Amino acid sequence: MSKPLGRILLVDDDEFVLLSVKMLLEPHFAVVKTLNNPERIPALIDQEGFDVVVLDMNFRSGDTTGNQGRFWLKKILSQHPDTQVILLTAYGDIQLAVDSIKEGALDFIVKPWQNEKLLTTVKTANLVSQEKNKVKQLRSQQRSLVSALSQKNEPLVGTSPGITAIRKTIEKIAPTEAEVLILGQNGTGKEVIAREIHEKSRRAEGIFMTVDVGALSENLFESEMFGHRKGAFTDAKEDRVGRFEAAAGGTLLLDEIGNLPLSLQAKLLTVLQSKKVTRLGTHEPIDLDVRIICATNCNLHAMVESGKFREDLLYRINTVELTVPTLYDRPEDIPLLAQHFLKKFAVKYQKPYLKISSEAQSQLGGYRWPGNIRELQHAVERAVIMCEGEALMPGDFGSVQQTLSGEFRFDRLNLEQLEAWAIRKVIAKHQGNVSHAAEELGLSRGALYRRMETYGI
Ligand SMILES: Nc1ncnc2c1ncn2[C@@H]1O[C@H](COP(=O)(O)OP(=O)(O)OP(=O)(O)O)[C@@H](O)[C@H]1O
Repeated sequence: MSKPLGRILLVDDDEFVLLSVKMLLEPHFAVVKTLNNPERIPALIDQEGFDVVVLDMNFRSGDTTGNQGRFWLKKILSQHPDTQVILLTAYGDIQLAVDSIKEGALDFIVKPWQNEKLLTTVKTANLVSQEKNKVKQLRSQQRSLVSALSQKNEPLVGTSPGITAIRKTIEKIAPTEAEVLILGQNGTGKEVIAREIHEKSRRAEGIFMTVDVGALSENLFESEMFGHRKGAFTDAKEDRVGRFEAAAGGTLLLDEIGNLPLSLQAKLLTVLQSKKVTRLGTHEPIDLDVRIICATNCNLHAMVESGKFREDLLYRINTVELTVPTLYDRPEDIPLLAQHFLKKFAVKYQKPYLKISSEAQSQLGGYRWPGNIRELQHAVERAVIMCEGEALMPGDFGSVQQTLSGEFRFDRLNLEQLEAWAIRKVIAKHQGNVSHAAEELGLSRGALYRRMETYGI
């Protein structure tokens, strides 16, 4: 049997009433709490969140005006308008109870109550609350999904050995549920590769969602990733579905994972290990049904050595590790990518006749591309906009053009640049395998990692 849903709060100054109603309701709901002092209602709802409050109308002995009940009813509804309130009223208070319904109470029960009637009324109120919650969650999920769906899927362009090796790895790992860590400089196409893995996986029909976890503040991280129940903290005005839940059935890319502070690394590790996530303000863990892919431009292995990244988290996320080569290390792909972007922007700017001149082509091949494919894409877009003829000329590429020739001519490189270049080349040759690269370079793994960190590789 599935666990009953519903959090019920009983408020009455009569301990006998509290005890007997609690015993009646307890088998039917997840939580039944009692309170004999109404002053504590707001704080308790803030802290724990309730679906239904069963509220006495009179608290001081001898007071039969019902004003206290109405006061607390208003207070509850002003702070938590979705909470369902049922009033407990004495026989003579019925007119008062009817007036309270106009003020927002869902129903009332006359003392002495019939157990059957009380139980049915609370069950109905709980159902109303659950349905309202569901609608809110769906709305919040819909917001995440709409933003994920509006991201376009770029094809993985490239025939260089580096990209060919990555394609082969994708074919092998996509059908599995293995955790993948994608390493590489900014703009090298880590997200494109993550999408490709998703598209080729059995989750392809599900959603692909990206979260820049490095950009989330400590406070935001938990509510954004795990979700929260209304009232879980001051700004939690309504229930919210976290990204782990919103991406259920699909793939979640945790981008910039290297920028996650150590305290949040611990929280993420707990979720990944338990494969469960608990919304803030709740105690009900939800099973994770997402494939996690992580990406970063940081050297996580070097960060582990310097104590900035948890080793246990690294080994949890890197069952398979892919290192995406820089554009500089796959010059064969530059003409293909340039053509790909030309096609895209020629349509966008209604210049379908445009070509790339051979002069521009060879200049593009000689540039260093520190911003990688993203920079190439922007350069081509600019050139398409600026071009007045039928072919893109070096002059159309603006600031890129000024450094196009010569930037990676060896006679302009100093010793450090030469060393960085050699390290990049050898790592790309060994498809990101640092041990093999270190061996070829005649360095220990540690020494190579230190140099990689120095050069931002
Ligand atoms: N192989 C590729 N084929 C076509 N377009 C690509 C390829 N790789 C990257 N791009 C394009 O280059 C841009 C940058 O790619 P992407 O966002 O995947 O890089 P990234 O490595 O995730 O960057 P960052 O580290 O800054 O998040 C995107 O517009 C993407 O569509």
